[in-house]
Amino acid sequence: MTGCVFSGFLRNYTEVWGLCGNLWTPEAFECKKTESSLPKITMLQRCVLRTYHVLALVLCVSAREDFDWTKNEKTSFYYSTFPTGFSWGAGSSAYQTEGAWNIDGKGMSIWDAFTRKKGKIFLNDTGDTSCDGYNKFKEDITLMKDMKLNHYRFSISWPRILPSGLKSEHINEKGIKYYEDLINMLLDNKITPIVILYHWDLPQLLQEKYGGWQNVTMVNYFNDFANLCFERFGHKVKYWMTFNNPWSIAVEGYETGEHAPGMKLKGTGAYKAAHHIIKAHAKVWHTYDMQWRSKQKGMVGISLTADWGEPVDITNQRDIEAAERYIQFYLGWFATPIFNGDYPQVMKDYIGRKSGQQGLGASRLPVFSPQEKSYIKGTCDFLGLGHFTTRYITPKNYPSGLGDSYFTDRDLAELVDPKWPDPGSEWLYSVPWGFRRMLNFVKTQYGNPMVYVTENGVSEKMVCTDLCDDWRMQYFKDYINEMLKAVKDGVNVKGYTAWSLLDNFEWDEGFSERFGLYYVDFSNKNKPRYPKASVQFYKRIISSNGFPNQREVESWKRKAVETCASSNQLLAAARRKSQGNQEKAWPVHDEV
Ligand SMILES: CCCCCCCCCCCCC/C=C/[C@@H](O)[C@@H](N)CO[C@@H]1O[C@H](CO)[C@H](O)[C@H](O)[C@H]1O
Repeated sequence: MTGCVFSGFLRNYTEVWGLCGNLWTPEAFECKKTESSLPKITMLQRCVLRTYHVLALVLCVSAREDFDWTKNEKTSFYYSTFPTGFSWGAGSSAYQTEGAWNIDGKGMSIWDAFTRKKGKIFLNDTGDTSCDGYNKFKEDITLMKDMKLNHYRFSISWPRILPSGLKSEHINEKGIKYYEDLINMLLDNKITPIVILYHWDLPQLLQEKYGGWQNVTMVNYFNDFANLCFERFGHKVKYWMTFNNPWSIAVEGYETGEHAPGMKLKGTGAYKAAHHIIKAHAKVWHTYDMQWRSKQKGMVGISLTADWGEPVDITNQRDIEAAERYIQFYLGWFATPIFNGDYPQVMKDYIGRKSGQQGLGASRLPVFSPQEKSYIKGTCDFLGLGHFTTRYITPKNYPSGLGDSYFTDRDLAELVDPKWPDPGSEWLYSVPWGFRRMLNFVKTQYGNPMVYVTENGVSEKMVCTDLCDDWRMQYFKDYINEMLKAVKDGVNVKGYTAWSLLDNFEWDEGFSERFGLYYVDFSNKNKPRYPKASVQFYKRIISSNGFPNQREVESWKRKAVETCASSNQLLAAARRKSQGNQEKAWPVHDEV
């Protein structure tokens, strides 16, 4: 370990702005970071940060030793292949990709409503049209086929098939038909559909009438929706997941309010939402188990996204405990009830104690009854795991004046190493070895469940139209290699999903952060797709089922970069042509 820097949630002011300059095609493009997305910190904050840098360096320097099997191999590359039958895929979600927000009878979702409020989304972007996946899914399946994907992970928009949210009110057959066509065409092309029932787009009417996931009635409404999906699509879909990344639904939707529905119920909202989500998940699993499993022979899991937390000083017990807390408040919050029957003890202890200190009669963390615990325990046929990044963790007490919140309940600070590459989103540093640790944690904590990696990838943080995405190839190469090491460790990983197939609507960041293997020209109403170099690179990983030998793997990047220069030219030419045809300038979010 070489030293780490306090970032908290203020961005490190020595931020590196990415790698586009190395692979520049000056003739075609210009690569800029917009002013408004730069971190804004005062001189006082800089001083505080500098003090933290020094403190953190002292802590980190004391932890030079490698200490275990995962760390000893963290820099070495492992040449080998995945077990036969390992499934390779790419992902999307309904709101981020489909567009067609009010077409063919679709109802409004909380994201349709949230993006209409000024100032919530970067540049006030919306997912109204996004990639137009609703109309272009056939073209997208051709891209998947070309990559030889084994599976495609996508979500069903609840309000597209139940416009008011309620099955008893109206079923939108046009919405059902869209998903039937998508599923049929995937299967015709030998691509397995892996379907998420809820990727954040709650019907708006359920938010307005009941307060969304703050209300326990969502459990039954969600179960009705899921049951309808099993009934209509279950003879073709064998891999279901109830929720995608419930941590974000709870924390960003009901605690910080950065995501829809934008509620800021600090210290209670996230816990309550999560409680109802866990109950809803369990109910849907039981519905499948009782009514559909014997006929349809599929599986139901949940997709949990979490970062890895590494102790700043691995010889310091308090750092070790803080890192454990970080993970338990993240992954364990959802995984422990589902695999082991109740919330992690450390969450019960910390939130209970703090609630007592605040003079509350009961913990802000809701309680499962004994019946609920046994009902929830074991409701997971496989675990979907989303993983992007890692933090160093050390204990930190927050003054009570800050008020109660999920973040202060944990009593910890998050740190990052300035040497970690951070080409994309502000929160996303490339730390491949954290992925292996996370997978091993899942194995030991939850009885080595079957795991499908449901999200892993990296974005471009700049307003940047370079298709030669060297940093993304490096990220995939290193993260997938750590997953391969985890398979060697005995973790039961069965499949991997690159996030994402296409650039798409990145929630509160609008279209300013691009995660796609394919570049989407959002400024063109036809939303054309262009392959980035990482498409070629990922294709080679898929066709080799891993990393067969050094000589071959080392040639992949070079070969991929050979093709992306021509894609860059194509895109530039298309834009010039389109610019010539239009008087209007490009939208600000996509300057060239
Ligand atoms: C006292 C302490 C102060 C606390 C300050 C609060 C600040 C909170 C900020 C939280 C930010 C978390 C950002 C992390 C996000 C990722 O885990 C999340 N984006 C992963 O979800 C998936 O991301 C994909 C790419 O971003 C994709 O968008 C997908 O749909 C998501 O499921």
